[in-house]
Amino acid sequence: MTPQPKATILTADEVRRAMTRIAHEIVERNKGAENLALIGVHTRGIPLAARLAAKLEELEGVAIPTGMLDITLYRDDLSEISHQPVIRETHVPFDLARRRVILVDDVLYTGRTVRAALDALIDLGRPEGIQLAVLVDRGHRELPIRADYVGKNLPTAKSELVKVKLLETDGLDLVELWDLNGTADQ
Ligand SMILES: O=P(O)(O)OC[C@H]1O[C@H](OP(=O)(O)OP(=O)(O)O)[C@H](O)[C@@H]1O
Ligand SMILES: O=c1cc[nH]c(=O)[nH]1
Repeated sequence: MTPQPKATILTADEVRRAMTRIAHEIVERNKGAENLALIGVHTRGIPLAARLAAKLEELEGVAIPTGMLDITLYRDDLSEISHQPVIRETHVPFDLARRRVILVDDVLYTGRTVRAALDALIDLGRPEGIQLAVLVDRGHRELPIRADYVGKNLPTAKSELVKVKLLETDGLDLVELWDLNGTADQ
């Protein structure tokens, strides 16, 4: 069985519009962009956070501090995945105190990555609050976690995979739904 793409979920234009809408919702909910910070979760949360920062600066004229978070050491399955996990860069070059932090990721599924991200973040400081923005919420939560800003709510089966491709990491913007069961190889 080979995994097969079965549908396009978001085109490049739709990704752009979803991120623009989320930026507007962030401004609305926070009554502006003062004291916000954006933190992208590896891998694709990082370019998405940068896009939101650019959009918020365009909308509100405020430069938003932006950071990146690697959650590997905080995973609840760390002991099962590898003896030598690959650790990527965590870079949060500002004080979290009195900031409302918006965590950014591409896909929200079980919620375990976000749980780990919350622990990683709180080890770095005590923000005034933490909100969550995701491009796609595909359901199947295993923890009591929800997103504050969602580009696209997509009911899925567990046998499916949401593949987010971004210009910065993959050369194009596209969100696809894949069937992990695929079709029988000939
Ligand atoms: O809600 P969850 O079940 O935790 O799933 C969501 C996470 O899964 C993907 O990351 P992945 O672990 O594939 O790493 P990557 O983004 O670095 O490819 C995605 O980017 C989210 O971070
Ligand atoms: O479908 C999924 C589930 C977790 N992470 C993804 O990137 N896609």
